[in-house]
Amino acid sequence: MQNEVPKLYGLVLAGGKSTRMGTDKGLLNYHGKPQQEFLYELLDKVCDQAFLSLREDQNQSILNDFKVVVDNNEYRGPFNGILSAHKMHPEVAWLVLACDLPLLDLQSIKTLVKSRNARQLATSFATNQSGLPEPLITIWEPKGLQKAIEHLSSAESTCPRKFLINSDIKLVTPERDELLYNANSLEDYQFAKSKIQ
Ligand SMILES: Nc1nc2c(ncn2[C@@H]2O[C@H](COP(=O)(O)OP(=O)(O)OP(=O)(O)O)[C@@H](O)[C@H]2O)c(=O)[nH]1
Repeated sequence: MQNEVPKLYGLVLAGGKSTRMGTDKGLLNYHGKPQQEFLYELLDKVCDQAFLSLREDQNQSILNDFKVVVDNNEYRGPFNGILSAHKMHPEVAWLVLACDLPLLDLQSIKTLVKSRNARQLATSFATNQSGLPEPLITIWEPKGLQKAIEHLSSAESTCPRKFLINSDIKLVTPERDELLYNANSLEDYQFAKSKIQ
């Protein structure tokens, strides 16, 4: 049906290189388990289905425990994972999370889902401080991903934030900016650990 709101699937992006961290960011333990697993379980609670997004050469031993989307390498960086998922299920919206968000909690994810506006291209968290969309804490509607594909065919930049900044999206601010904290380095990891009881 034309006006039906697309189903919502969850995607934890864990196929990056973690160069700055020096060790696989998705496997870091903040809450008693690998962070990619922790976030997958949160998404599984609020989405119709959840998936882990991985490179072909990665973590094959966990494939039995999780639904996985393997990168098809048509694109680079985060869009590689996001658009591989879109290709598998082009009819659904994807709630995309990076695996390096140690302070994100279930309540924040529920807030994003409640705020969703499926008539726009995406619903994205943005910190109070920057006001800029966080593309890897975003619900991407199917038409938003289709537009991203069109954009990538001609754009020089493959940066998802640049695409969202120029698009019709809904921005949602978190209760506290810290909830969206992104841990890329060992120093960031230690800071995040110090915030978690
Ligand atoms: N599936 C998939 N995920 C990716 C890819 N590139 C980055 N990501 C994920 O996107 C999120 C943000 O990645 P970045 O921190 O920008 O890049 P990174 O490669 O993980 O880390 P650096 O090497 O330190 O830049 C992380 O959750 C990554 O795992 C990719 O090619 N495929």
